[in-house]
Amino acid sequence: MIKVGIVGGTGYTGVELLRIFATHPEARVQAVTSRKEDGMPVAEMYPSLRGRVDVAFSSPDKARLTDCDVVFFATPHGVAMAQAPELVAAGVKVIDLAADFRMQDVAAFEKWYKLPHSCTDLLKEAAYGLPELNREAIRKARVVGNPGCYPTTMQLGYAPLLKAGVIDASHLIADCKSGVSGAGRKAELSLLFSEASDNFKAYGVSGHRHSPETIERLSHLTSDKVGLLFTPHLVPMIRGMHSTLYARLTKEIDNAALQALFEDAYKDEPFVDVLPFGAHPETRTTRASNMLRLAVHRPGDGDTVVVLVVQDNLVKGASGQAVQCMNLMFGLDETTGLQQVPVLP
Ligand SMILES: NC(=O)C1=CN([C@@H]2O[C@H](COP(=O)(O)OP(=O)(O)OC[C@H]3O[C@@H](n4cnc5c(N)ncnc54)[C@H](OP(=O)(O)O)[C@@H]3O)[C@@H](O)[C@H]2O)C=CC1
Ligand SMILES: CC(=O)N[C@@H](CCC(=O)OP(=O)(O)O)C(=O)O
Repeated sequence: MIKVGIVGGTGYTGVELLRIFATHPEARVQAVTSRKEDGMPVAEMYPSLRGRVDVAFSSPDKARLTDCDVVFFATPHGVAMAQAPELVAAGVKVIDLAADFRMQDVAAFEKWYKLPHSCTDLLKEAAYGLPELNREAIRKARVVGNPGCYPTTMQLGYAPLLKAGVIDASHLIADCKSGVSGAGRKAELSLLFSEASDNFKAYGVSGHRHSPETIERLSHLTSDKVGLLFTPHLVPMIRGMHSTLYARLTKEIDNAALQALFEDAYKDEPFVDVLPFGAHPETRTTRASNMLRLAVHRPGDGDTVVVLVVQDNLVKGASGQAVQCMNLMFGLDETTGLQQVPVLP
């Protein structure tokens, strides 16, 4: 059994990790932290886990994280980089759901996250945790930087087109929507029911920290310079993310060949479902599962390709992806504990 520690177990991605580990056959959560809920049984705070999770939260200073085999950080940016060196020195693998180990460009990290990076040595060896595009590095990694939720959809949607060299990489446009759980379980005015429900708005139009992350990673897939216009929106759903990705075709390619690029790229991927050409994926077809679904369109058979991508931001966009990485790091079948069927309606 893999001994798991979770730092930040009271938040949305933390409780999602607890839910996934409740049925993971090869791993057991032995420590889960909360600064405020020291001693509180997890199942008391989250009755959905009654009878399935029997640990209690403990304050981070009491949790014996160095006794774990792997520690997940489901915490704000900056927490993992402060604790990772001690854990790695003790032989513990680290998976950070925040951004501390995502970007190799330290200056860009410091600019966008407004934090000095205190752990650049480990950052250099960290693997970016998107298995479909970085599987071999994840298998060998001691530290994984799990991707942001929007960047997962943008990378998996654009990757087949960039690798095939059929689009203008310098002018990608990503119009993305997230459910409110994407902002975490914090008390904030804009996240109140009466503010976020029956409402729909864009944010971060002039710049969002997921742009530099996505551009850095997409640049590994093409020798062309990548340019990205990314606009996130908050939609009145709890879970779910829908990204509409646009790109200008630069090569003659028919629709069947376009579709084949995606089917070939993802034919062996357990968590990427390529729908028939022209389909309209719905967020609810991924809810509470690690599945990402996408569909390719070409309006009017013109020179713009549109890729629609949906996922559950808390699962493939965060905790499920992190467990997928853990499975790889420990030599397990990648799908272990991640076979949940989406909940519909
Ligand atoms: N929500 C989403 O869809 C996604 C989130 N992420 C990233 O995952 C991380 C967690 O997100 P999410 O679960 O939504 O966040 P939440 O705000 O819901 O939870 C944050 C958790 O971190 C704990 N925490 C806060 N500060 C500290 C600290 N200084 N030391 C230790 N623990 C701390 C809190 O627990 P307590 O106060 O009890 O100690 C809480 O359990 C974030 O970095 C987020 O950006 C990534 C992809 C998607
Ligand atoms: C709806 C919403 O607010 N979403 C968050 C993204 C969540 C996430 O994946 O971001 P990080 O891990 O990079 O913080 C946002 O736009 O800030």
